[in-house]
Amino acid sequence: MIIYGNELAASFKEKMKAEIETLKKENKRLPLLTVILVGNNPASQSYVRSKEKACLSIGMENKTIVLPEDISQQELENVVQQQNEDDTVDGILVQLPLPKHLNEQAVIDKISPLKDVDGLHPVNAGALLTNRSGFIPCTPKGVMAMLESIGLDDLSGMNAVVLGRSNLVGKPLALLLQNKNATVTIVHSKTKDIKTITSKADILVAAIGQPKMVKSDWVKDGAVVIDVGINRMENGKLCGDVDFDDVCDKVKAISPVPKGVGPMTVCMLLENTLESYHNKERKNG
Ligand SMILES: Nc1nc(=O)c2c([nH]1)NC[C@@H]1CN(c3ccc(C(=O)N[C@@H](CCC(=O)O)C(=O)O)cc3)C=[N+]21
Repeated sequence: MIIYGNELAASFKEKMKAEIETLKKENKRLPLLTVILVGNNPASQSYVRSKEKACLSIGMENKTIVLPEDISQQELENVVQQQNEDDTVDGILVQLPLPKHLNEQAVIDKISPLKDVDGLHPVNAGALLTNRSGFIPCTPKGVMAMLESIGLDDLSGMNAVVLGRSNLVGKPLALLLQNKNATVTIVHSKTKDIKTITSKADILVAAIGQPKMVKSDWVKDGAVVIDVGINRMENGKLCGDVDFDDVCDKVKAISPVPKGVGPMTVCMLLENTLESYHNKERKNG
């Protein structure tokens, strides 16, 4: 079975679209996502455009703030602060990576945790760690939704292996899988004999950034494989961290690249922004 994230994302978006249409009919304020893009990295520009398109497709308001490559740390933090203080803004996303002279973590720390729809602020990371409510990073949240979509909700007794330990994906995903009762192992670039570990995985999530690294002898028969990798090959095409053609006959389910996790990431960004909107509206009564 192939888990198409683009199709799942489309069904999530239909629901959100209907919800926003209701808000419109009731003349309510609409949810608004601000995306901050620094410089002119073509890949970042293309990601930002896909986020704008996604907002538009469900009727969510969106605003992209494009800033010069050579902006200072202070100026960028000031822009973030303005968005924090703007009551019409529900979500703030600072497109990563930032130019090298800027301190990424310091910028993220400036985003109000209540508007941090990327789930990267330490308050949200800590909330996930300690089972409190907060924003869950979009890619891990998308992966969990994909597992749920094939009936994997309670993961009791299952071995889950996460390839990669980034703050953005590997670490939060390991926590989310544990919360669903999976037995979780994280493997990374310094792990010895990775293959022995991955071949015991009932659920294998690859988020390591190495094109086609996962081959069929890494994978258990009947495993579920989710491919978070987005690698651009020399011919311009995208490929994942999993060698799809090599692995696909051996597995119960696998997500492709493209049309897999990527579209779910954008979809969960919309979901988090809508959640932020509802939190805010509730508070303002
Ligand atoms: N603050 C921040 N938050 C992010 O969530 C974030 C970021 N910075 N920086 C860059 C990465 C990357 N990312 C992707 C989102 C969608 C697709 C996506 O939809 N991909 C399509 C294909 C797109 C294509 O063909 O180029 C797919 O996989 O089918 C990919 C990658 C979000 N990121």
